[in-house]
Amino acid sequence: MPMDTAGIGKARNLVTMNTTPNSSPCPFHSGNVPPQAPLDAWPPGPPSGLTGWGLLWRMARGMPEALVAWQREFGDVVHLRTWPEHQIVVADPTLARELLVGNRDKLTRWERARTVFRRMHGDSVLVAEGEAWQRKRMALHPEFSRQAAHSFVPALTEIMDRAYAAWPQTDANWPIEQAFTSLAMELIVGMAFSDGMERDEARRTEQACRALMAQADAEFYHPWSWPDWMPWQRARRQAQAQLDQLIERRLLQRLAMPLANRPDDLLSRLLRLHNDDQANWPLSAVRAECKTAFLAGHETVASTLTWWAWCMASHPDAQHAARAEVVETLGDAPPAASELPALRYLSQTLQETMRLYPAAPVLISRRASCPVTLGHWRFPAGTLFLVPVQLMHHDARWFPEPRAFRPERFRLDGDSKVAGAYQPFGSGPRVCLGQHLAQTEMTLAAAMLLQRFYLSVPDGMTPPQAVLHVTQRPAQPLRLALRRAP
Ligand code: HEM
Repeated sequence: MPMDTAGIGKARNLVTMNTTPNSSPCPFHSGNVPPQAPLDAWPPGPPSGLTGWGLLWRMARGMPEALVAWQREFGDVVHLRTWPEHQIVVADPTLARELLVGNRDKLTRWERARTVFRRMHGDSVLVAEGEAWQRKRMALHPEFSRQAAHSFVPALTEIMDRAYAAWPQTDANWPIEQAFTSLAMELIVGMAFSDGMERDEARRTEQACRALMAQADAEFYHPWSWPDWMPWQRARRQAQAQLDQLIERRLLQRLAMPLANRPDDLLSRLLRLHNDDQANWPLSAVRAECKTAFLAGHETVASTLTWWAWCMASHPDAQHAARAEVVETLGDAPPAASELPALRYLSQTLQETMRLYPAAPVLISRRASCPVTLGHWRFPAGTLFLVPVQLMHHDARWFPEPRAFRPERFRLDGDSKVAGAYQPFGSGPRVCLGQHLAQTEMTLAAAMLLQRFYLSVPDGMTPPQAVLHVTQRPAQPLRLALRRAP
């Protein structure tokens, strides 16, 4: 179930107050604050003791729960003093947008996240900064546009058709999470390499992606990373090697192929960048983007589809309405790209799933490279910001009855209107590069599933708990009852 944010309405409006009665004096940065800022005034926050490392420990044990508790006690802008850092949690939608969009040029990614991600991905667009990031992002933009994503529709529907054909007629306890994890892997392999994968290799790669994500999640809260050669880093080394080999083998095969014979997939598009501009796109950059596509694009899609299946199974009326729309729009034919916009209610079920279970609930963090003004607060250069997307998604002020699954809130006349309150893909210049790809994949997978199957909750099953490893997944592998549509 989503985190319990009921009751957070109590601690409110600290952001709009003119005084800062709970502001904490800062022993680390006094004198370092810009002139107009209330000197030594920080937003309220939990007591930090001598170092504040106890707060880090609390975050490492359960980040979402800690953030909910602090918001309840201190409001929408919370100061966490964890020596030598000042961290500001921004859970007010307007200020979150002001931060990520309005102050875009004053922010960089949190360098600890960059270090951890760089180790897994290499120097991809996810970890690059400044001009290097701008160059990569601009070059990659056309390859990740909505149009480019739609060009994959025929290949994706073929993969899904094959995958669903192998699902059983009926199963009272079908391992749907595993099935969607494998499907998401086939989809990303298909889009990246126009290729399939042996079942064993697919399983090993899925496990490698998850192991690397879990490792990354643990490392975020440590001030250092153990070097790879340490004996206890073996699992990490093996997971990394699995992913590296997968990409290297396909890269070498593709390089040996004449240009004219190369399929039009992500790898060929990245190699075109390499051919056109080898200085900025060496092969190491191509490898890094492939890794990012896998690591950012597999786990997020797999977990969202898993939660969507749970929402559909546990809300038969919504499932019925979504299927009726799919059948009316598509019959039993595979969806074409041009038909996707007509699947409005189905898209709303996916949007509502991402509201309740955002794949990256607390991933968005930024470092101020110069002073930043947010509302009436002024923060010095060096301040670290965290935008807890899930907290905003579960807030009754922006989403009435926040724990209810109500896809219709995303209708044009629905009730989710506060800019910045809904951002499963982030916002501002570093908004998810793969969002069109993800939306296309997920809409197709959902539509094609509803054409073929009914989902329901197995007898006696209790709602799954979410656990966080960068993305969030059910604590126990999700199984649902499955029945093939007549
Ligand atoms: C349900 C699916 C997905 C979700 C919820 C999601 C979410 C996010 C979020 C929240 C960010 C922004 C992080 C920040 O602002 O710091 C992000 C960035 C990114 N995502 Fe996704 N993502 C998804 C799928 C994908 C896919 C399929 C790909 C590529 C194949 C992808 C590639 C990226 C990349 C490259 C970035 C970094 C962009 C940059 O820094 O310029 N994502 N994603």
